[in-house]
Amino acid sequence: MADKEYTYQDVAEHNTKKNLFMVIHDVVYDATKFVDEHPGGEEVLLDVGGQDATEAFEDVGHSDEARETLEQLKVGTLKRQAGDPKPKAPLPGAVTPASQSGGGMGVGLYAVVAIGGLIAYGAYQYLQQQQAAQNAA
Ligand code: HEM
Repeated sequence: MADKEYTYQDVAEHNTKKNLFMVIHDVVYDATKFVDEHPGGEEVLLDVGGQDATEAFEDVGHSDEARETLEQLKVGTLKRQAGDPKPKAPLPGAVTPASQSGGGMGVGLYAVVAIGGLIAYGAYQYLQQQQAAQNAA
């Protein structure tokens, strides 16, 4: 049974709580019986139901125990075809140790500093002019 080959289309048909397949590292798993037991909740599993969950699964940093459980859910392998969707990333709200924070702000921060500098320079010029005008008077 574990040698059965599924296309992505086959897997995509199993996307409900009562019939839940997912692909991790090109292996097809039937997570139907596991949904209620998943420590990470059923929602994240349903979200990747019938899809490639490799990235979502790996991003969480699942334990060896989780991988053993996974082994028991194996039903076959994925027969990749051109145009198949790519692995799906986890929900933005999911608890992931591999946090994606940091970076991002870089360009915005430079812009703020640059604009702040320009304003300060403008103010300086203005004050200089005022002083010069006062001195002239
Ligand atoms: C059938 C596939 C999966 C199995 C067998 C599985 C199994 C487990 C197990 C045993 C744990 C407990 C912690 C550990 O041992 O690592 C866990 C936690 C977790 N899983 Fe999964 N998992 C699966 C798929 C997924 C997917 C696709 C996601 C998507 C994001 C996910 C998200 C999580 C999260 C967020 C936790 C942490 C829960 C917490 O500590 O509060 N899991 N999973």
